[in-house]
Amino acid sequence: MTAVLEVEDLTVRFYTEEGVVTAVDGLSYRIEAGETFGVVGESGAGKSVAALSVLGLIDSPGRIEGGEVRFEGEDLLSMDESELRSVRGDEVGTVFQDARAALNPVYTVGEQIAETIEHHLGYPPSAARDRAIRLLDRVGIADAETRYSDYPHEFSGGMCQRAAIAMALSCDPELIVADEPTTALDVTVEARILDLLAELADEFDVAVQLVTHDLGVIAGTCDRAMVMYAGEAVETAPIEELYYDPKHPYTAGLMSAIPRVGDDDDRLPTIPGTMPDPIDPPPGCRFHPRCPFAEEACTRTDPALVDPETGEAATLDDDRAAACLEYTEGLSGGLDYSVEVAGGTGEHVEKTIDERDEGGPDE
Ligand SMILES: Nc1ncnc2c1ncn2[C@@H]1O[C@H](COP(=O)(O)OP(=O)(O)OP(=O)(O)O)[C@@H](O)[C@H]1O
Ligand code: NI
Repeated sequence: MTAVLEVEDLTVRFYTEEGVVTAVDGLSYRIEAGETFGVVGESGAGKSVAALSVLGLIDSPGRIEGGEVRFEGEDLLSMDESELRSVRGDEVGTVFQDARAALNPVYTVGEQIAETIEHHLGYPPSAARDRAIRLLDRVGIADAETRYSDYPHEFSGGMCQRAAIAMALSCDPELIVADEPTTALDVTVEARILDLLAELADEFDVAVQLVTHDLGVIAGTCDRAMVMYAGEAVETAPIEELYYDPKHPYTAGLMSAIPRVGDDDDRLPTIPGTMPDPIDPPPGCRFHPRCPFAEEACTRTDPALVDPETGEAATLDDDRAAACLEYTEGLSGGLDYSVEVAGGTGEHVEKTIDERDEGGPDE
């Protein structure tokens, strides 16, 4: 396995009138070639700022103040704007929440995709047109040849998002950064677009950094995921492990916000409290004011990201890491939460950390 993206110790701050906002604080993660990597956390966690850093799109008053972002081994942070632009167009595709806004209203959808293909892959116009039509067809636009000549306003929200995915794929990138790509869509369309994204990532062998505030979204789509809180990674894990065996109380809290089979569309209440002020975060563990297991030590020590089995500092290569004192100093009360996961049949599987320590239930 080779990493297509390595982010190491990234720190991004915004110099605002109210004060210095530390949006991303010492963030490290890697994405393997071809894998779908979820980045999840509540609003303000720093997910979008991390994604924009990868794209070289942090503007004033923001500054990348430390760390490295290596794309296929090359440090993006030392590239000039024109080098960055070519990486962005040729090797990294993007899909944002508002796909219609990302499309130019005065050109047809097909022309825009064909233009990108001409520009970045050097195809002659007719071949670019053919490739654009094939892509539109592949992302599920019915009658793609006719639809090629539609303007963005003639496309529905879901179709715009499909077109955006076609655009992102048009140059055969190594990585697609998708920031809340389905948040604006209704639930049924969302599910279809996520399936499509997963399918295409596989077919085109492209890695995806999928940013979402919704743990339910990554569950069916991602290979691994990172949970962010207040600018930091609090947990990284292969998706099944994250889902069935969360190591960080914040992840466990997010879990209880996933709607279950049989629920109404309304999301269950999330974790009480709110994300701390990024200008003046609490001392110690940033999650401690909201954490039901917080102890005195948590107000003093900011827990490092460690391998939860060994307590050793996590490296970029580790698939499993969590930042909670439980795994180093040990909390006297431990982490005693239970996670309920809706099974395929609608049954609820309940487990606790204690059960897991005894070998875990069969799932
Ligand atoms: N241009 C900016 N100027 C000042 N502060 C900013 C700017 N962009 C982001 N921030 C701050 O950085 C922090 C992280 O923001 P970010 O947009 O990355 O959060 P997010 O996890 O993507 O949340 P959401 O789910 O709402 O999109 C927030 O506190 C936000 O207010
Ligand atoms: Ni965001």
